[in-house]
Amino acid sequence: MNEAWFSGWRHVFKLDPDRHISDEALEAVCTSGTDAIIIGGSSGVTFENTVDLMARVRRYALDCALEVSTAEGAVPGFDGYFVPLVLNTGEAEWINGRQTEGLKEYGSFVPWETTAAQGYLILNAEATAAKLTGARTQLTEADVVAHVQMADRLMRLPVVYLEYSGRFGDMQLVKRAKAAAVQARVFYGGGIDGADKARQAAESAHTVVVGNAIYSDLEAALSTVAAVREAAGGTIGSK
Ligand SMILES: CC(C)=CCC/C(C)=C/CC/C(C)=C/CC/C(C)=C/CC/C(C)=C/CC/C(C)=C/CC/C(C)=C/COP(=O)(O)OP(=O)(O)O
Ligand SMILES: O=P(O)(O)OC[C@@H](O)CO
Ligand SMILES: [Mg+2]
Repeated sequence: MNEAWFSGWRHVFKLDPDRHISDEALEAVCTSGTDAIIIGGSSGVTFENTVDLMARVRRYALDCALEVSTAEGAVPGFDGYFVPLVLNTGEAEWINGRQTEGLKEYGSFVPWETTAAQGYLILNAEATAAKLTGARTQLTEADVVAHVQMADRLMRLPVVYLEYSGRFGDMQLVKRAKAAAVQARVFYGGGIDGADKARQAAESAHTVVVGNAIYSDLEAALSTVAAVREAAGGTIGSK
């Protein structure tokens, strides 16, 4: 299989178009040594706030991808696009409903070579995304492994995303998910508020995503870049 455009990413910062970030903080984030910026959020995402944030990140020389969470926020000009599908919901709207509606509108414009589906497993019941999508967050290890097999082996999704947004997750479960994935890259995000949790996450997943800490404690957020690098032994993109 060809290497995906995001296969070298070990550390990523996720910026929310619906939240304010100063120019100074944005510069620190974009020059931190992180592999990429993902722009995305589960609420309040519009065309205007997405374009605005993209233009500001574009001043810096690093990959910037959009995680498309609303059709309205589908903005051209990103280096790559992720389209989330929520695997652990019973509501088809979040598995393939909104996505196919979006494709009816924008399908002819999608840059397919740099667009990837993400199989989300949302595991924090308190996360906005869990409430929005009716995610079934109480999953056993067997449930998680079966969802990963479904996404990775049957659906051949290139990304499985273990999402604990707002809370640090169960790293044993994340390790099990990574062990079960054969071709998909396992992203982990949630509650990383400094170097120690970043290192644990880097030892458990392929790609570590840091979001809220950017807004609550920038210095701590920046410290996660080196922690992930060190845990990865300085390597980039190893499966
Ligand atoms: C014009 C052009 C070039 C288009 C290309 C873009 C493209 C590839 C379009 C595809 C077609 C399209 C428009 C599809 C629509 C996609 C869509 C609406 C999908 C639904 C996605 C989805 C399941 C959303 C639910 C929420 C979710 C899982 C969001 C993912 C991101 C996330 C969890 C962020 C964390 O949110 P946050 O707000 O930080 O949460 P906390 O409060 O917990 O911190
Ligand atoms: O905001 P946090 O909790 O760091 O989570 C990161 C990311 O997984 C959110 O989609
Ligand atoms: Mg958030």
